[in-house]
Amino acid sequence: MEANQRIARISAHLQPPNFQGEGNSLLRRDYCRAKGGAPGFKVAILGAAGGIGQPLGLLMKMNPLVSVLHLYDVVNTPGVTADISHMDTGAVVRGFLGPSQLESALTGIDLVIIPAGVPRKPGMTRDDLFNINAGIVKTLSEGIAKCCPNAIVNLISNPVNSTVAVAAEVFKKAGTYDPKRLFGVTMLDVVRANTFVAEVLGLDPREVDVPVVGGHAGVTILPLLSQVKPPSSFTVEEIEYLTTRIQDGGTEVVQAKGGGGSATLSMAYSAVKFADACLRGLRGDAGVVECAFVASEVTELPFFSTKVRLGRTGAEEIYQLGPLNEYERIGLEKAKKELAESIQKGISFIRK
Ligand SMILES: NC(=O)C1=CN([C@@H]2O[C@H](COP(=O)(O)OP(=O)(O)OC[C@H]3O[C@@H](n4cnc5c(N)ncnc54)[C@H](O)[C@@H]3O)[C@@H](O)[C@H]2O)C=CC1
Ligand SMILES: O=C([O-])CC(=O)C(=O)O
Repeated sequence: MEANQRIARISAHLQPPNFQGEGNSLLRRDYCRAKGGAPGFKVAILGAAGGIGQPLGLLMKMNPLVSVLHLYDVVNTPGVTADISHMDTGAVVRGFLGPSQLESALTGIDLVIIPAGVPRKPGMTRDDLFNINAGIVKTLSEGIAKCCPNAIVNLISNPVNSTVAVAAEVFKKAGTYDPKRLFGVTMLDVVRANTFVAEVLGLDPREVDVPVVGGHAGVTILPLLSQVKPPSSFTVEEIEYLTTRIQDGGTEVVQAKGGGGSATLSMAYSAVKFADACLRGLRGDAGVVECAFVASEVTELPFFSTKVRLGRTGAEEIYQLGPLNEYERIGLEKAKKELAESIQKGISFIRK
């Protein structure tokens, strides 16, 4: 390369990024790099400048399965994008700011991760976020239906028990709904359950697997301690302590942050764990199984979280609950009652 070409290339880096990119030779070149060589998937994060979005962007930029990473938000994406794009990992990063750039952010994307929306403050329930977040999820889902209808969607925005139904109804209206591709992310409940159970058992959390079924709020979060691996038995007190702590894990963080928001770092970790599983499934890896809130016939409810096998087409197999003990059967009935109302609230928001 001639010296003047090299300098032109470097100065292109120093210019403020062009977030639409069409007139920017640097971004065109980046796209060529991504298209021409690096195998991998194109991932968009919607809400990328937020408490979850930023560490999530950081971790997805480190994921070798990602070739292109689109960071969309209604604020602050220029700074976040400039910052993350300096990491010397393979994924090409592009930023998109505001509703006029949503379609560009979504075009050609394989996996959309949505942590957009307001978080809780102490004293609030996740359902208190519904009015604001359902509207945000509706708008973003409309964009997905238009620009990347075949993408896998990982929905983080609360209340997940309702927002998944909102997204499903938007996709149905648009004629693009594929129930195998829409996931409410409940991975943080599993991550917490593994951690808290490992503490009680005196094990490394990486050796522990706790299925957590139901939904993602209070009593709808149902850890199946009778199915913990490695097989373990718990006293009645331990079961009470663990179930309550797992169900209230989100509130524990909200209170500890004292008005500064809810879980962001453990959530970004969990979101990446789940997104990576989706990408491995898309790649065709065998035996990728995680818990997620999906369209399901495991109960009479239209959506329910259980273990799901992830594959090239999304949720390829939804596992049954397995044998439950009496404590879990009672918990399941409580979970289903609250879940039914939350799901209906999401459906009604679009059908009204
Ligand atoms: N599923 C789960 O396990 C968890 C879910 N959450 C939920 O994730 C959501 C985000 O939490 P945080 O990142 O802490 O909040 P945050 O307020 O720090 O970030 C949210 C981001 O969303 C952006 N945003 C707002 N409207 C948008 C729109 N229309 N399009 C794109 N971006 C938009 C904001 O500008 C902000 O940057 C909350 O609803 C929270 O309750 C949080 C933790 C765990
Ligand atoms: O509790 C909240 O509001 C955020 C959340 O969903 C969690 O941390 O599990």
